Amino acid sequence: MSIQWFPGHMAKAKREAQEKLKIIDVVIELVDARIPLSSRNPVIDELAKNKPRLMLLNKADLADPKRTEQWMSYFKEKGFAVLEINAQKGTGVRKVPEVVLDLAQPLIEKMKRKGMNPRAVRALILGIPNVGKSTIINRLAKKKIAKIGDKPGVTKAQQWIKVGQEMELLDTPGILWPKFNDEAVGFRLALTGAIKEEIFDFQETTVFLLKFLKENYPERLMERYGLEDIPEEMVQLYDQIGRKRGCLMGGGLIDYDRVAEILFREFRSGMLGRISLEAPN
Ligand SMILES: Nc1nc2c(ncn2[C@@H]2O[C@H](COP(=O)(O)OP(=O)(O)OP(=O)(O)O)[C@@H](O)[C@H]2O)c(=O)[nH]1
Repeated sequence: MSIQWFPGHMAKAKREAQEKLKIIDVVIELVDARIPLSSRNPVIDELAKNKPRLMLLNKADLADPKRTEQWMSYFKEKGFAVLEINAQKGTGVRKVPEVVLDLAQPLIEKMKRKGMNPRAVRALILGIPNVGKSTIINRLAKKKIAKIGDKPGVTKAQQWIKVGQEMELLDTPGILWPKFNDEAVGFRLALTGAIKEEIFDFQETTVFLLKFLKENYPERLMERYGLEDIPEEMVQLYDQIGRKRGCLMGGGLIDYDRVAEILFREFRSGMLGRISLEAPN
């Protein structure tokens, strides 16, 4: 996803999601379990109001299990059905159709009362770029659905994917833009790969990460970089990691760019363990 989000794109995305939602019974929202709020777009609350909703905390394999549990309770209290999943491996995905059908039960009952033959329940996946929408659609479809990019002038008919006997899923997800209202949100989106590298300041993002790890997961830093303690000053922490990893320039000076690259890469690839960058409240 290389789109840069300008007001025009946002309005278009909202309109498209709105259009899709007209024919939808249950809304499935996909967020990144490491940053469930930063990877949501609040516009969805307005778009999907009055519809039963399932919240999927995806990439749960990368998130801190303790935090994920807290987030599950958080969203349940807000009236969502919630599942934690790993769309890549398929963990938890089996439960999705079950929960969707449960959520649609009142609708099915209503159809029956009206003497109608209940049709399949229609669901749509909605989320910001890179949260795993295509991955889960392919999982639920049990085959690879080709990605259809934007092709001007080509209108694609709505395609439904059958998921079991009683559920149908729209084959293209609804894409919403990430939030840009707060610097910390931007850092979290950058660290988890939701926004393109070119549009964030690499050094600032890494400082944010290191500060966060220092406060929330100091033992992971100590373990990964062989530190005996965590120094008070950030610059000393950079120095210690740099020295341990041999990131030196001439004259024994620490190469901070290399330290930042190591931290960023090792966080992204899960080498620092399962880490959530956000906690409820
Ligand atoms: N570790 C992990 N990676 C995942 C999971 N789900 C998806 N991914 C990876 O996340 C990346 C993005 O997945 P996509 O399915 O392309 O995401 P998308 O939301 O369709 O992205 P856009 O097309 O940009 O809107 C891919 O590299 C996936 O392999 C998961 O549960 N765990």
